[in-house]
Amino acid sequence: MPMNPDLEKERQGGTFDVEQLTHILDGGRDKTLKRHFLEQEVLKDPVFRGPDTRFLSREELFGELLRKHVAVIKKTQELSIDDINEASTIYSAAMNNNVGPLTLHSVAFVAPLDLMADDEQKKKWLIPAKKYEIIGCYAQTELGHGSFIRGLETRADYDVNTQQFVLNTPTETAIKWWVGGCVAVGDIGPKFGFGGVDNGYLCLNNVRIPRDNLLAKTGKVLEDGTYVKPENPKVVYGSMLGIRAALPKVGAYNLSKAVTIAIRYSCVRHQSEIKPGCGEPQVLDYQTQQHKLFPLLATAYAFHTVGVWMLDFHSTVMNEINEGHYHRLAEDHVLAAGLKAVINWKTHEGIEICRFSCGGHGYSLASSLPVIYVNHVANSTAEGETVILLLQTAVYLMKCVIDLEQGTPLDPSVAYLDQSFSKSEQWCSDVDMHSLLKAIQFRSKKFTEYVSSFVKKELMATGNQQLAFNKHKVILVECAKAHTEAVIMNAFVTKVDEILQSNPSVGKVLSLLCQIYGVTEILAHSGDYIQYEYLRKIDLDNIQDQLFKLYTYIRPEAVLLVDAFDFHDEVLKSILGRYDGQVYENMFKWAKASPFNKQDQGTFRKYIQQLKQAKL
Ligand SMILES: CCCCC/C=C/C(=O)SCCNC(=O)CCNC(=O)[C@H](O)C(C)(C)COP(=O)(O)OP(=O)(O)OC[C@H]1O[C@@H](n2cnc3c(N)ncnc32)[C@H](O)[C@@H]1OP(=O)(O)O
Ligand SMILES: Cc1cc2nc3c(=O)[nH]c(=O)nc-3n(C[C@H](O)[C@H](O)[C@H](O)COP(=O)(O)OP(=O)(O)OC[C@H]3O[C@@H](n4cnc5c(N)ncnc54)[C@H](O)[C@@H]3O)c2cc1C
Repeated sequence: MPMNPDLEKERQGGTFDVEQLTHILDGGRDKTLKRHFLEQEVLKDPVFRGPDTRFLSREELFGELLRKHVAVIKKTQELSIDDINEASTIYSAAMNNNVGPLTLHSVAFVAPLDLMADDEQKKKWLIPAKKYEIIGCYAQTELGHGSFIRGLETRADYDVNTQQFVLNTPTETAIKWWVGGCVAVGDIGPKFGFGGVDNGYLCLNNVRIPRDNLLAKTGKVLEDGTYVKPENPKVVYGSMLGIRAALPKVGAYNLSKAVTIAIRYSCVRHQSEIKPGCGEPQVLDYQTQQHKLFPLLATAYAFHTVGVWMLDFHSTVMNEINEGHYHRLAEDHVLAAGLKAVINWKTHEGIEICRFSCGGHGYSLASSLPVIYVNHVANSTAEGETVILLLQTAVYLMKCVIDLEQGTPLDPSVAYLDQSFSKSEQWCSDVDMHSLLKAIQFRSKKFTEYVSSFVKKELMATGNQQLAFNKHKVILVECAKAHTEAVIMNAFVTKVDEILQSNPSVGKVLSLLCQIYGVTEILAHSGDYIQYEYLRKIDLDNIQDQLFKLYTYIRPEAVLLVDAFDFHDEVLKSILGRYDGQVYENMFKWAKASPFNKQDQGTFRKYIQQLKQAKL
């Protein structure tokens, strides 16, 4: 199909090599080539062809996705793929923006086995689980409790005579609920999204399991029932850490898809007039459309950068723990908690903004933006609700203040809290990304000190830490967000600095995005900078002007920057986001193919007939 002339023109501009940026995003040219190979392995294989999942009922969707997910597993085994990113490539190429029914098995059943099973148990369960010879799920949440793990009611009573645990969900609120991939007792019913996952309920009534089913690499129960605590009790929470550490990159992936769709469509869509008689401009030429999308484009790159960094950091810490060193578990936990919470929340807001930016067609499943949204938004609740996780990060920051007072060294990701920040010199109109980073770190430091002063005062008054925290939860959450933004901006600036050395033209365009991210973040909290006397009104006015100027620099690069995400049309599955920009013709073709247009109109006639008989 010929290229839409608008997109063709957009691709003649630009100041950097798109392919080189794709290689950087993939982690190198070889990884891009391998990703292309794996995508083609899926896209050319007829087993992965099937009905357009956007037209399917819940039951049909589950069946089709289970069929495809099994085919994904077979393809992954056939190609002997064990790299998580390569396995994800095969999965994403097949799933058309859906979540597969067996996702929980790999992310929430295999991972804890890997982390907490001893060698014997690994042989017995981990090896067959990795081969899908046994299928598992993660049944922690109950009808009455999800966030508050210590409030869970399920019982596991040890029967010393039979060396068994007797499992019971003694109350209705103890019924296991939301259990993904729980094909046993029952499905919890239709949901907002996640149609491909059978989140189930599980009632336990004197279910007996052998003593050695308790994963025993960390804690264990001896024959006489004595519980031997793990060296570090917090490692028991480790099974939730793996998914949380991976979710920032998942957020980046989903936001990159949404931004690709919205920016390509905004170049194809002409609407209204700027100068009468001069034709309708591309909607991306409106400053308001740029103000919606360019900060999100910058955010997608920022989230990708910090998502890759978080996964590397987490795998380093897990290797240290496997060797018995727990000293970085706390930092890993709070980084994963803060980044998972902030990134997934801002991502679902961003996907919605992308949908709105596409007008009516964004509301059609033809855009796939609704599908990407309803499946992504679960990530702000699942695997740790946003506020719950931010409070974890906030409590850690309060401890950092005490550590600072006591002269205890801080973890590297919070070292800036010990830095002194001079007030900004007059910020002229092109503030660089390093100055923006300093400002964001300054705000986080001041906010942490401010919140800590309130908590300390409360603690003095009540002597109860939980009460003190509970009285200031709103500002504790804001404090955790401010710190997480400092972590994100630091990762983005560090990566862009590195790329400026290796590939100046790519680095330059990314530094513009980094400035857009930093300026947007500062303007979103401008009151704090005035209150802390770090910036003046003139500085904020200057960076507001800078932001609009940055949009003019990014405008000619925008399509190339989303092309660099390199989503194959079949992976993006969006008519608005097609690489060739041939939207209207394919929208009409897609609509005509809808089964709704095929069903006979007997229903319509049957009821409308009644109206006619009613002699209106
Ligand atoms: C692709 C998407 C798939 C989606 C599939 C979804 C699956 C699920 O949703 S599975 C269920 C997920 N559920 C949760 O995430 C529950 C969230 N709640 C909790 O994690 C806990 O209730 C809590 C952490 C919020 C509270 O724990 P609690 O023991 O009641 O009290 P503390 O806050 O004092 O924590 C004790 C201690 O442990 C440290 N810690 C907490 N979590 C972790 C962790 N994951 N890793 C390491 N360390 C952890 C915490 O920092 C405290 O340390 P100290 O302050 O040093 O005592
Ligand atoms: C798509 C999806 C898939 C899931 N898959 C699984 C799975 O496979 N296995 C599994 O075990 N679970 C699963 N879950 C459950 C999920 O882990 C829980 O829903 C999540 O942990 C939130 O807990 P909750 O539902 O009890 O929310 P609640 O904690 O009841 O949250 C309700 C409100 O209370 C607030 N709140 C609660 N406690 C506090 C506090 N201490 N301070 C301040 N505010 C508070 C929250 O911020 C929130 O606004 C899934 C959930 C979803 C949506």
